[in-house]
Amino acid sequence: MATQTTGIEVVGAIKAQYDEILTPEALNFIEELEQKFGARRLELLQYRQKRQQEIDNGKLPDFLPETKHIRNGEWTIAPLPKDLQDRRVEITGPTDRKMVINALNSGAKLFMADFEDATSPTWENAVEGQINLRDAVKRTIRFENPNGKKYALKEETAVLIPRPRGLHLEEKHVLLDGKSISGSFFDFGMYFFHNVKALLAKGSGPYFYLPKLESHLEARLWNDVFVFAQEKLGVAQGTIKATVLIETIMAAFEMDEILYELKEHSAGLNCGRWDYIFSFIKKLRNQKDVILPDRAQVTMTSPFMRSYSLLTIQTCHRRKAPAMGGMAAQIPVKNNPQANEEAFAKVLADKEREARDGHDGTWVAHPGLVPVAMEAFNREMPTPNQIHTAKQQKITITAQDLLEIPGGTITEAGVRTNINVGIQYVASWLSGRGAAPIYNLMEDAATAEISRAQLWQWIRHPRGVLDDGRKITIEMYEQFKGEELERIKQEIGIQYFENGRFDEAIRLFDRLILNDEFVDFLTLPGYEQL
Ligand SMILES: CC(=O)SCCNC(=O)CCNC(=O)[C@H](O)C(C)(C)COP(=O)(O)OP(=O)(O)OC[C@H]1O[C@@H](n2cnc3c(N)ncnc32)[C@H](O)[C@@H]1OP(=O)(O)O
Ligand SMILES: O=CC(=O)O
Ligand SMILES: [Mg+2]
Repeated sequence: MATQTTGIEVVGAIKAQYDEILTPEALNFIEELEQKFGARRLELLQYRQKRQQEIDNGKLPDFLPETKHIRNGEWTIAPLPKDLQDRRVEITGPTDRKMVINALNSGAKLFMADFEDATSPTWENAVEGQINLRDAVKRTIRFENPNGKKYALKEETAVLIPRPRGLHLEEKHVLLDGKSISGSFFDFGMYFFHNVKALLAKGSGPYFYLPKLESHLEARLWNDVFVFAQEKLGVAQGTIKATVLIETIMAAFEMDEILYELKEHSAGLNCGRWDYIFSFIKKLRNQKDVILPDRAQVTMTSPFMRSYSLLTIQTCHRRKAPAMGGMAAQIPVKNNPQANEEAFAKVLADKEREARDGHDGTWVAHPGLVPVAMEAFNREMPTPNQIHTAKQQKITITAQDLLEIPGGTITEAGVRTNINVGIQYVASWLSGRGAAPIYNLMEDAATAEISRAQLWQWIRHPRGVLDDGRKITIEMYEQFKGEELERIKQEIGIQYFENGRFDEAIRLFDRLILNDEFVDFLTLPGYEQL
């Protein structure tokens, strides 16, 4: 049944407890957000297209001349609240009820509760995620699994920091004047509306991660949303604190400006490495000399990735802001101690490098990896953070450094992995699971974007050639796809395959790869099928 309030209409199913989130007051708040800021969101999405056209016409991303005074000026962000000063290990994960409890109990300092890369934005996930987070804030959250195992919060839990959907995503189950509203405003608005008072009462605050920003103008939009939301709910200005993910190549050139726009509301920046690689491929896909090797060969030690990480540290610390590291994709490997040891060693090395470089904390994808990251940061970072150290203040990172193309090869195995993992991930996403363990790696929307963007580009780029000299073509894609699907069937079993929305996943994946027009985000056509 649809719930009707003035102007705003819920067309999604109303299941148990949904009315506790979709209250008339909360919906009115969302309606105001959409009315005030919806048009600007759409304009900013248009501006992304304009900048893509400019790149295609040869104007490569660069530091903006018109904001030089911000980069050269001396200013800092507002002081950080106490519970955001030591962020050495943050766990991330979807807003699934059991996982919320596990993440909060994991021993990590913070929990990034994800409505973005790790969540398939079904209506159920969008609303039940809000129920789960509300219960987590109230500390009433409980869960019992089918075997009778009971879950509840420990005395000491991680600080909560939800990540709303990116500005490109809409929530089609809530309409304003018959049109879908912004998924970002729904996720942010509902969490803020229902929890701000309880968070402040317990000495924490409304903290957010902001994903996939492409310019400081988008940061300005978020800042204006925060100012409005705080005023509306009678909360002191500057209470909201947001950490912006630098996960697009465009945003890497506007780090100072993004911190500046959010100055009173900033809690620093984070290196969203997977989307960053995706964005690099997407934005530069039509450049004749830009092509990346196999996904596995693009790492944080590739020169362009290292430059981006070091520039993030330098920029943040100059502005007294935290510079968070990113996600190593390895997760614990079951029933194979040697592979498990190797995975842990890779995560440890990644976290040690981040801590030594000067990052103030990092992300892990799994509770089993919290002690690994903790060990690295405890050893390398004896203080709560490294904001006041001079690490990286003397380096100079240029536009050329950020745009340097890494060497390496494209292999048949790399092409096959992109097809195999990409299709398996899309099938998982369509089934409502936005993060999945595939071949012992964490896969989410960002990693899947890399897989399909590489395939699209390799097929069309003159240098999309395997290390053995074969050109990557649609015919090759079709052949490998058939073979990889057989392999998947063998591995997961025919029954799971048939129940797994694989047919739809293949159709969607084909659309992403075979259409000459590059689809901006796989989640856009994907959402039509949810
Ligand atoms: C590019 C980016 O944006 S990175 C950030 C977005 N991505 C993510 O957040 C991914 C987070 N990670 C995950 O979702 C999961 O770890 C997965 C899907 C990769 C693997 O999950 P599983 O297959 O369930 O792992 P596994 O079986 O080893 O889990 C063991 C236990 O740990 C729990 N667990 C695993 N990962 C997490 C997590 N991130 N948060 C909370 N609990 C977790 C499981 O729920 C399970 O709990 P149980 O024993 O009580 O049943
Ligand atoms: O959101 C994180 C990323 O790596 O992408
Ligand atoms: Mg991301």
